[in-house]
Amino acid sequence: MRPFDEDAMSVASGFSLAEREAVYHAIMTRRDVRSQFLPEPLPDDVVERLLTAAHHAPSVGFMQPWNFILVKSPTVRARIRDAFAKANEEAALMFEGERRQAYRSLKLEGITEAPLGICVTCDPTRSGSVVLGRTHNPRMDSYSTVCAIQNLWLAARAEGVGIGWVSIFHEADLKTILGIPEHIEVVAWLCAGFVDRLYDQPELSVKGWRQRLPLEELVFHDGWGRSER
Ligand SMILES: Cc1cc2c(cc1C)N(C[C@H](O)[C@H](O)[C@H](O)COP(=O)(O)O)c1[nH]c(=O)[nH]c(=O)c1N2
Repeated sequence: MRPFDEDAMSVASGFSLAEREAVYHAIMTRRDVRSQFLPEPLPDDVVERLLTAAHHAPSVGFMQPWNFILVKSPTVRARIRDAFAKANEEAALMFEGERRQAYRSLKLEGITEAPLGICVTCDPTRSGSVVLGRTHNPRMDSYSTVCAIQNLWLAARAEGVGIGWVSIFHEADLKTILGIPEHIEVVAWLCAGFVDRLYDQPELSVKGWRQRLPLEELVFHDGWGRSER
């Protein structure tokens, strides 16, 4: 018996410099988009490539727990926008004083402006009750779904498609509007549409809400809190 099935394993051939740069370029310039969406619909082939990128994400036990509900209907998106507005008002009241004012000044969604909404869900029952790799942490299926979202987000960057993740909802409202079964988890509402410009830095950073932390403060060596190498 051969040690590897050579038909099933391709050789790691390496990336050219330009390909390597392209990967980092997508990562560094990806943005969360709220207000720069162009109204034209996304062509089906573009959407299919984004979903294929998502579907090639890693997943615990290869369970692929995700589903993607594509929402073009303006009526449905208006209902989603109403659900956001309700939750966003509750969120504003959780901040005090000037911070509340600042919060209210932020635009935190583009649900009706973006021509496509993608509700990404996670089905914890997708491959039975005992899942390889999820046996001691049930959240691994949600984490896998987030990996799919990040794949989609990076592929979208390369396609000139902006993505905005909106999470200011009561999950129950989204489930009611979209008819999602009780046992399915809603992981994300993504606003998707072409963009012709993007912020250079996170919009929250540009607007003074919060700045990127220095990486060196986040890296420990050989144990929590140890900054010495
Ligand atoms: C899980 C999760 C949930 C949300 C977000 C992101 C993620 C990962 N983000 C986007 C977030 O604000 C943004 O990623 C950061 O501010 C960094 O900016 P860039 O993504 O680098 O542009 C986000 N943005 C927003 O305007 N409304 C929202 O409800 C959310 N929710």
